[in-house]
Amino acid sequence: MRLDVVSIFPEYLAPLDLSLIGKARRDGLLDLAVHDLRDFAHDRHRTVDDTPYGGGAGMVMKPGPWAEALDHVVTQGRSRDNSAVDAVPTLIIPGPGGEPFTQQIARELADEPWLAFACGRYEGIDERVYEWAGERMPVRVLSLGDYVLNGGEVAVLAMVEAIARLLPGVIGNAESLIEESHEDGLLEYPVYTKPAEWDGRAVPEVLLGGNHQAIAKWRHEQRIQRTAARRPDLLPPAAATGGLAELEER
Ligand SMILES: CN1CCC[C@H](Cn2ccc3ccc(-c4n[nH]c(N)c4C#N)cc32)C1
Repeated sequence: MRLDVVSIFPEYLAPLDLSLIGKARRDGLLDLAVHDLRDFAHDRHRTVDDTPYGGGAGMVMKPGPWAEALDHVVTQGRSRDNSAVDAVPTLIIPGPGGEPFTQQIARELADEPWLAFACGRYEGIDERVYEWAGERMPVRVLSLGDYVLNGGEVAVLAMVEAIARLLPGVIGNAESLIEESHEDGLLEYPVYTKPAEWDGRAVPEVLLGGNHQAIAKWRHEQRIQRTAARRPDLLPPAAATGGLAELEER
């Protein structure tokens, strides 16, 4: 998968050099390029923002640098590995007003060959950039959650990790992707490791016995109970109002 990220804070994306994502890049599973938006602002101060038409607090990101930067991403990307002459990325623009980013969307985006991310700052990006980009490539405006950040970089870090970990070979043990929260509608089960007793607290006996069928049953029950307690909204209506028995039979 090819990934391009445009930001005025490219160093914010440095964590993508670390851990499993960094290894995936070194293994050639991910081809990531980070671009500084200010490289596409040509005045002496490399200005990327200006005051909002209609007044109001804060500054808005100018359309010109964004159009130049995204044009560069597409043009350079096509030459990066002899892509089709008309190849374009799916452009993800994080924003608090976007469609909620979910595991389902992460799975959809993990099937895309090329993603580009536009990290806004200030009060956001001039609306005409969304229109301009939408005429050239698929655009999705996605939100990390119902709270306000100062820019898109943190959202991109989270989205890239959620997407990249689904790619074959990125997570060493693909089994880790099964039964995890949000993968099949239930939260993950509790996990334990040595010592068997710590701080006067014992590991549940069933996990020490080696009866794999009993362990699987216990873990499934724990997932249902944990989901009912913390995220009843994820359960089918009947189960969310107490009817857990039917779910536990599954
Ligand atoms: C007061 N203003 C309101 C509009 C947004 C301004 C800050 N900002 C500028 C660009 C930008 C990109 C994403 C997010 C963001 N916030 N919360 C989320 N879940 C996001 C996501 N994805 C926030 C952003 C602050």
